[in-house]
Amino acid sequence: MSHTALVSAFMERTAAKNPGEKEFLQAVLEFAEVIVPFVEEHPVYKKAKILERMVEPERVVIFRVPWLDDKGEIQVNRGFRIQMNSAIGPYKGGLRFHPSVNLSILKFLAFEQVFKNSLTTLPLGGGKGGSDFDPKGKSDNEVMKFCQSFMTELCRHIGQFTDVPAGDIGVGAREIGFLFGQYKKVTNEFTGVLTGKSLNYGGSLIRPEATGYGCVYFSDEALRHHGHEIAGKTAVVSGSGNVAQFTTEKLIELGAKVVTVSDSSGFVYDKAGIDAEKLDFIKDLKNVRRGRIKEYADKFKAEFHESKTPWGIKCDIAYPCATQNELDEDDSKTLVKNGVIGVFEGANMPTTPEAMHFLRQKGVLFSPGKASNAGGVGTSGLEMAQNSQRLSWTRDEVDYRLKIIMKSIHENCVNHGAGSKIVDYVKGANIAGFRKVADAMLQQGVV
Ligand SMILES: NC(=O)C1=CN([C@@H]2O[C@H](COP(=O)(O)OP(=O)(O)OC[C@H]3O[C@@H](n4cnc5c(N)ncnc54)[C@H](OP(=O)(O)O)[C@@H]3O)[C@@H](O)[C@H]2O)C=CC1
Ligand SMILES: O=C(O)CCC(=O)C(=O)O
Repeated sequence: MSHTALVSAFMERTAAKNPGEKEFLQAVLEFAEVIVPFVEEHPVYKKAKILERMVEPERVVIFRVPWLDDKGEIQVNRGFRIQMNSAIGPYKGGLRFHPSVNLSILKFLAFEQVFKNSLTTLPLGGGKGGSDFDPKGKSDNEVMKFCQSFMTELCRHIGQFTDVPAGDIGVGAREIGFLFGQYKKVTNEFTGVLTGKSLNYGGSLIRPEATGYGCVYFSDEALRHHGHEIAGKTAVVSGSGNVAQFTTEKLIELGAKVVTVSDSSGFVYDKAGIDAEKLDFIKDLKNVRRGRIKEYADKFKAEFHESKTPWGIKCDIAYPCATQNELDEDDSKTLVKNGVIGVFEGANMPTTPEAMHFLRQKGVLFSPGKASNAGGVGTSGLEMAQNSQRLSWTRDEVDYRLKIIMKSIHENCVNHGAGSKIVDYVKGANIAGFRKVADAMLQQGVV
């Protein structure tokens, strides 16, 4: 059978077992397109049915989350934790609170997390969780009530040696604080069971910055490897949350001009470029006042494009940092027409498969999130190490280690994805991420 036929057959079996899970199947397909041919060349993995085992979560927990809102009314949400693969370490991955959350989205995130965590070089398995709870428009008291109810159930399934959640969309320092407080109260244990904690109770310096900084460090490696540099480039960034803020910060520091940020209501185009002072405004707007990005356009006389994504703005480098499938085929064509050199995913799976194929076919440097956004979970791994040592490393120490992690992910991608003209980062990241997990699974037997 041809590789294409083998991939189709594998996807048919996977789809039959996971009906309607379109995001999960999308993530598996991206992986299978690279790994099915690789497994054909390495029959040891085929015989052990490694791929078939990898697409089956080790455990899925789904639970009811009842809580009382400020009016005294009962609200009911659904909670999830997907414990995908623990071959190389305890399950590790964020929690997402967003109304769109469902089993398919969390399974895609958990699946990608397994290979991302493997790439970090640290002993971290893969998981993901969350809820369809929407923190937007809720009071601090309501968010706390929800987090307490969520953790009252979740705490039975996690632990510092079992499963260590962190933040993701809708889960930042505030939510992690409430979740940690409840875990401690219910279990009567003070352990590093969550990462992304505040510095006051065991958090790590640089963890808030790590996903965005790491993404820019990775893109810096990729650009330099191909004879370019960040300084002087025009960058388009989507999102204005954690990842977008610190991607923007590092890009500015390295001499790029960042001209856009966005949220789910639209994007702002600031021709003059976002500087440190304007970025401080965004951080306050999004992290403290929890307002809409249009306020940036009003304050700094920038353009606001309602209900639009920023990919039509001419740029050299693009960083999708908001959410899955936010950059489609038409966007990729516009980016190429406008001369883009590189697209570096800060978010998880922000690029649709068609867009990804088009960009790669046109010779654009393209890094999948599992490689370029791995700095966040990598630094979570560093937070776990500090918690175990009962020590706090300096900012420079953590930043130095983050740079080493991103450099080594880049090298690993080059080793497994070197092409005649440019590095195929999708191939490189998937093979490198797969091998470590697959070999550990082989060594541990049929479990
Ligand atoms: N935080 C981390 O350490 C890591 C995060 N990631 C990934 O990065 C991405 C962003 O996460 P993070 O910055 O932490 O999350 P935040 O909640 O801090 O920010 C999310 C941003 O994306 C926007 N957004 C969310 N959903 C949509 C949507 N459906 N359409 C348009 N915009 C949307 C939000 O706008 P609005 O406020 O209007 O909803 C907001 O600007 C996600 O894909 C996440 O999985 C990956 C690795 C680590
Ligand atoms: O820091 C972590 O544990 C998880 C980060 C995350 O959710 C991700 O990498 O997508």
